[in-house]
Amino acid sequence: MILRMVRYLRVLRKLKTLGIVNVFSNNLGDALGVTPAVVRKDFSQINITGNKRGGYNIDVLMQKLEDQLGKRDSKRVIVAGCGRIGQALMAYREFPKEGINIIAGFDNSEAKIDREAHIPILPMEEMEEFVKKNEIEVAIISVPEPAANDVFDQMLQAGIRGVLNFTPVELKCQGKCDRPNCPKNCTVHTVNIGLELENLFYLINMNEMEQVQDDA
Ligand SMILES: NC(=O)c1ccc[n+]([C@@H]2O[C@H](COP(=O)([O-])OP(=O)(O)OC[C@H]3O[C@@H](n4cnc5c(N)ncnc54)[C@H](O)[C@@H]3O)[C@@H](O)[C@H]2O)c1
Repeated sequence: MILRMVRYLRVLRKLKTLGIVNVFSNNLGDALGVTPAVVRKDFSQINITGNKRGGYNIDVLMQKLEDQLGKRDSKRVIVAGCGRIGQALMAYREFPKEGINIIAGFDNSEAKIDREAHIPILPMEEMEEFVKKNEIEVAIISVPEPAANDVFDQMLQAGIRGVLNFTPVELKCQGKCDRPNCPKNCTVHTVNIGLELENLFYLINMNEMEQVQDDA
């Protein structure tokens, strides 16, 4: 449901830029691939009610969803490891439109440091102070595999509470790890495109096998 709320918000932002004022549950359901009943149930769970004729007012809906998701005006994020993946993320222009702002990158290679860049790339030694000073809660890790744990430790030390991990390393936390500095409140989400692709191939194979069985 939380993921759906994030997706509702994205759709609403787009509709708002098109000048649309009200939206109906079937519009949102179509956009998300769920039934209008699911949309209404999601909204009723967070005390949002529409009316049959006018639907939901987009501004009110966005405000309530943002309140519910605990969103600040902008969600500020840092990146550790400004190589191919890190810089691709930093260059992605759609994030600010979604309220996500990567405000700095950090790297341990002198060659990558660029304080004057639109999104500055700073030395790793400055990460902790930067995080504390700017009250950053979420960080992306896109360093090489061997550096992942060390960078994660530095993030925990700095007070980061949510990590999007691009490395293949399993970064344990949420109170389940044995790190001496574990704040027990850092959530890690790992992105593994290889696994996603393998899963797709598996599903295609399954579909083909089912097709062969149906044809037999
Ligand atoms: N999640 C996925 O599906 C997926 C796909 C491809 C790659 N990856 C992983 O993403 C990570 C980054 O890949 P890439 O191709 O961008 O690598 P890259 O080599 O292009 O970039 C890594 C960057 O990290 C910096 N770095 C190295 N050690 C560091 C440290 N201790 N602290 C801070 N910065 C450090 C390097 O200077 C470099 O700028 C790798 O772990 C890779 O395995 C994940």
